[in-house]
Parts: sequence; C-alpha cells; structure tokens
Amino acid sequence: MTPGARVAAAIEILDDMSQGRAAEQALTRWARNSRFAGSKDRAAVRDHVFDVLRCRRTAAHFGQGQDGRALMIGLLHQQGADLSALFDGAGHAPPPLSDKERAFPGPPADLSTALNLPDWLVPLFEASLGADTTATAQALQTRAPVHLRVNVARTTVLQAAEKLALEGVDTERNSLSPTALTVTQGARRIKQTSVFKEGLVELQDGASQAVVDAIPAGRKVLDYCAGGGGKALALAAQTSRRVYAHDADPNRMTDLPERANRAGTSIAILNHDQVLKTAPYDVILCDAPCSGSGAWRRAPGGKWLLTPDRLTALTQIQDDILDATAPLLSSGGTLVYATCSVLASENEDRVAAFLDRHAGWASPFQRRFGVTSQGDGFFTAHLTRE
Ligand SMILES: C[S@@+](CC[C@H](N)C(=O)[O-])C[C@H]1O[C@@H](n2cnc3c(N)ncnc32)[C@H](O)[C@@H]1O
Repeated sequence: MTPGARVAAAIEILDDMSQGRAAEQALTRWARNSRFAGSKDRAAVRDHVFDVLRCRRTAAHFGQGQDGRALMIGLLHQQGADLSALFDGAGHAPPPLSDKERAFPGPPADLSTALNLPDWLVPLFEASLGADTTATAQALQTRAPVHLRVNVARTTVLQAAEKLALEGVDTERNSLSPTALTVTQGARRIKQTSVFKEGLVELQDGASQAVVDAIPAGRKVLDYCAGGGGKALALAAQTSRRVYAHDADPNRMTDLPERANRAGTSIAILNHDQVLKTAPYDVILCDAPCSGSGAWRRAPGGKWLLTPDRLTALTQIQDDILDATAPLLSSGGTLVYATCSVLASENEDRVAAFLDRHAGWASPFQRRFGVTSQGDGFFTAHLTRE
C-alpha cells in the first residue's frame, strides 16, 4: 500500500469507529476485508488510528471536523506531514484537500483541547499532578515505549539483551527496574524471537516491574486482581515466593498457566472460595481495576470513555477490594495496593480512606510513577497493621 492508501484505510476505520465500534474491532474488520495489506501496512494503519485516538481533540481542531478524513488531516498537519503528497487522489489515496481544509486554524485556545483531555478531567489532572499536568497530558499523547522483563530465574539481563540483539531486537537498561529493558529497535519482532518463545523475557512496562520490585519479602503471595498475570509472573520469577492468582473474571487468567509454564514457573489459580480457604497470605497484591489514566498511551480509547460516574464507581470497587483482602493477611503481612492511574482520587485518596476505615493500620510506603520513557503512570502503597 502507498502512504496515501494507508491514510485512506485509517479514515475508513475511524469512520467505522464513529458508528460505535471499538478500535480493535474496527481494525480487525478492515484487515479481514483487506487481504492485500501486508504486516507493515497493517502496522502503519494501526499507528495512524491510535495516534488519532491519543490526540483526538487537537486532530478534530486542526482538521475542522469529527469524521475520519478531518481527524486524519488534523493529525497529519500536527505531525508536520506533507499533506498534498498523501491526499493526491492517486490510486487508493484520499482526494486532494479543499481550500477550506487547507485553511488550518491556529493552535487551540482552550486548555482541555490543547491537552487532549475531556473537559471534566482537566481539574482532576491539575489537582493530582500540579505542575506536572501539562507534561503528563503531553506524554499521554505519544506512542508507548516497549519494555521487557527479563526472567532472572532463567537468565541474566545481559545475556537476554545479547540474545535479543542477535535476533534483531536492540534494548537498553531501564532505570525503573533492574529486570527491565527498554526496546530501542525491532519491537515488532519480539514475539518471534527464541528469547521470547523460551520464556526468557515477557512484555511488561518498566513501572509495573518497579511496583513488583518494591513488594516486601514474604513467601505466600496472593495476586488478588491478577488479570493477564503480568505481575503474578514477575512475582513468580522471584524463586522465594509461592504465588497464588485470583481474578473476579477468571477468563482474564486463561493464558496464565501457559505463560507460567513458558517461564519455567508455576502459579496456583484460585477461585473465591479457594482464596478464603488458602488464607492467610504474607503479601496480598491488589492491582485494582482503575481508570488506566497512567497507561492511556497504550489504550487511548479509555481517555474518551471514562466518565465522572464511572470514576466514582471505580473508587468504590477499589475500596471494596481493599476491605475484602485486608482480613486475609497474616500477622506482619503487607497489603499492596497498585493502580495504573495518575489520579489522586484512585491513589492517595483511597489509601487515606482505607486508613480512616481501618484503625491500627499504617501506610509505611507509597510511590508514584510519572508517565515517562521508562514507564507508565503507576501508584503503589503498602498497608500494614501496626
Ligand atoms: C489492572 S487489572 C490487573 C492487571 C494485572 N495485575 C497485570 O499486571 O497484568 C485489574 C483486574 O482486576 C479484576 N477485578 C475487577 N474487580 C475485581 C474484584 N472485585 N475482585 C478481584 N478482581 C477484580 C479485573 O477483572 C482485572 O483483571
């Protein structure tokens, strides 16, 4: 496909999404109907669509509209692309720009458009992030870096990096975690490498790894919101641990046994009754469902779907999860709370509310991670009984 044809495909997909289809569904639908598209074409089209999702408001501002064509014109204008070369009507490229489309407006005057955030979220970002608000919102508009966790139970970081380089994946050390590598070249090849297939590395964000690194010693560990199991696998790589995984939605853990097997470790999956029967635990990790605002580079659709009501509902779920797990902790154990959110209402406020509800508890450790090249926005707090 020509660069113009890739833009036309992104326009088609964005228009499909305006009918209520999720990005992944719309991309899959397009790919199914476009067998001529090679893997590089699909990746380029996907990048266009996700770039728009990260910068939807400025794209609509510069493109002077909300449809796929306007959004792509606005995005490409922002990116400094040569629009007349892409919109030339040749082959499958979109038709040339009209005079109106070429009359680009100046920069947006209002802050929420400039920051590419919904209006209601700007005060929450400001209250949570203060002077870091603009930098965080801007970071959320960029493509997410790719990080790997080296399975140090099976290899060293140096050996993994050398083997990856031989298979065309270049990496450098990530400052947030001693097990983390940042991919600098060849990210799309990772899953085809023998290093990945043999379980020597896993895809995992740097800050997510740092959250696990900070978890205190303790043999019996319950990952209560295990999801896909990224953190459970990182915990299981610490050979001193026995890791149990639970999730309210067991389907989310379907791949976990196979991933644990590939990593040469094992994780016991527990349903709710088994969680109660197996208690107490030395450590309980509550990587709670959250807005995902620290990871909106990866899943930008969430930025536009979050509502004030949904955020309030999430904070109630976060409180409920902490209340449900606190009694399952052994004496001297640590309850670890974590989110990939940058909002204080999901982070420090939840810890404060927990301490208000539970006399005799303290939070000896809290850490926030900003949205950077080294990791997503995360928060973690340790809760202990005094
Ligand atoms: C942030 S994700 C977990 C990500 C995972 N820990 C990882 O590192 O890959 C949150 C998970 O919490 C689960 N969840 C939601 N409500 C829950 C509840 N009340 N009890 C347990 N898990 C819950 C969701 O199904 C989701 O998989």
